[in-house]
Amino acid sequence: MLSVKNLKFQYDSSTKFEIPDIHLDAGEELLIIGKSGSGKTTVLNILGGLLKPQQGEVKLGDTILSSLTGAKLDKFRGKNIGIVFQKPHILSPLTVVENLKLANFFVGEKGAQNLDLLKELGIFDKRKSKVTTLSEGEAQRVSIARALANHPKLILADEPTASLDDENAAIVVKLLQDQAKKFNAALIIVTHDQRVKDHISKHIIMGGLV
Ligand SMILES: Nc1ncnc2c1ncn2[C@@H]1O[C@H](COP(=O)(O)OP(=O)(O)OP(=O)(O)O)[C@@H](O)[C@H]1O
Repeated sequence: MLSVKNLKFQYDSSTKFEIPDIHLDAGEELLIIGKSGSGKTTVLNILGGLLKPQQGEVKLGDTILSSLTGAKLDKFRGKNIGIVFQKPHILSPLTVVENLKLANFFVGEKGAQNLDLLKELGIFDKRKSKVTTLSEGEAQRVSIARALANHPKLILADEPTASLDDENAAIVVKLLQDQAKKFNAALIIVTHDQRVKDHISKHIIMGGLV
């Protein structure tokens, strides 16, 4: 389902990354673990089609991401890849539901299951609230809901547990796992947080700059 081969990426001559090959089936989970600055966010952006590698390919289903550009890439990404960013990427002037609807709108989905999703993530009661009025934890769950709103085949989460205590870290990982299972999506969590290893056994380690 997801196949990542021979990836090489560099921002400039002093920041080069070699990225391990990845093969994940639908419904599988993977942890990419590495210390700060090792390139975890860079990898996540490549897997999510937000950065193009200088070498190698990321293939999701039958589609090689780097073969798409512009609006086609945006649409493919919006439909098939859900990214939970390290800092919630949600639009603050909008309500919770409007944020999900916007994600649906970009790919021509109706979002029939948005309210169910908000219930499962425990933020249904906040559906009409502007996101500026939410707590950090609630905003993070909206960010997860938004990433899942189009039932992506691949879910990517960047440091989803970084600022959470043990109990809430476990809850957020379980939310991501449950949602991934429900839609038979592949889940990749990128983190420096060793605690996540207790929940996801398959992992690769980012070695940092080469
Ligand atoms: N746009 C950029 N241009 C040049 N260098 C960059 C750029 N973005 C990141 N880097 C550098 O690439 C390296 C890896 O950054 P990245 O954010 O991928 O690491 P990370 O493992 O996610 O770190 P953290 O855990 O601290 O978020 C760092 O040395 C960073 O300074």
